[in-house]
Amino acid sequence: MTEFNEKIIDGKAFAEGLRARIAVQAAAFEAKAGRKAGLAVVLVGEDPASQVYVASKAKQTVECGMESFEHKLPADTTQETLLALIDRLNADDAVDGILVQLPLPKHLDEQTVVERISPDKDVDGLTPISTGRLALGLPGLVPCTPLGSLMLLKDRLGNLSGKDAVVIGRSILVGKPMVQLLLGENCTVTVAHSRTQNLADVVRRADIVVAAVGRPEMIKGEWIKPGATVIDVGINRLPPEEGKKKGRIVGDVDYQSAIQVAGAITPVPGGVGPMTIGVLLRNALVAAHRNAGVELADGILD
Ligand SMILES: Nc1nc(=O)c2c([nH]1)NC[C@@H]1CN(c3ccc(C(=O)N[C@@H](CCC(=O)O)C(=O)O)cc3)C=[N+]21
Repeated sequence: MTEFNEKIIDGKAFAEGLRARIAVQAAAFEAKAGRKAGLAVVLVGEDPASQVYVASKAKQTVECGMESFEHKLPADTTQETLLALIDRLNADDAVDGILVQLPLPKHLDEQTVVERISPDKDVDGLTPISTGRLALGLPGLVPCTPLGSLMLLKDRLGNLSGKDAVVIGRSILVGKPMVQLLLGENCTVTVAHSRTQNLADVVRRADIVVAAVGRPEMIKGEWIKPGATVIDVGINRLPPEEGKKKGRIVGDVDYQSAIQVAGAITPVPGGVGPMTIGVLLRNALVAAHRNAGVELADGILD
């Protein structure tokens, strides 16, 4: 357990609060629409870590008063079978959101699969329509991890306008949408990645550091501007220590050195991870309202 420290941004607690608000709105939705909001999660293959995440998503979906549809397909599922399932889920009025757990096994074409998801049900915000809407500043479904990270930033810092933000990583799932969200908040945004030169100097300029590189403890405390806010998106499992079965989970930031310098920092676990699932449920409920033509008060789930 992490000790109490005002620098720590408690994503787990924030996500619990978000889920409580979601549960209230999910019950109101059910009363108005005459059905529960529904989220379908598709998992192809038997990756143990993915199975844990999917089980946790399903449990939290039900706890929030929404319906969970789990589809577990064998690792050798064909592209045709997977696309046919997505077509069925697209056509199913009980399903408001569809999440296909990534990465998919190598023989499947991820892009084609994601593009098959109806943009109205794209709770991951990964279809070209959702991505385009985000880039244009239009309303739409936004990827869960970046939106959860932004919620934590706004909760801690209030107005982000004019702040220097560095996003380390340019993935479709996290880095790129994070850039769009921070731009939308009028931050000055720098995108750093594996080819960036003098990464330490780039990071040192930033009031806000979002680390999403997928390399354990890569970002060091000495790189961080004193007082900066650090959002650690990484979830990396280290190799087990002597006599242990499982290795520790660490972020992309060297937490012990970074917390000495930062003004605020998200821990791993207990930071961004729980927010990702919280926002997934939020996106499913937002989609449910749109799909059923039921109104949802602005900002009530932000
Ligand atoms: N289409 C798609 N969308 C995703 O959002 C997606 C995905 N595929 N594939 C896999 C990754 C992984 N992911 C996590 C979500 C929550 C935690 C989480 O809640 N972690 C906890 C517990 C960590 C632990 O102890 O295992 C924490 O950080 O505190 C972790 C990982 C979503 N993903």
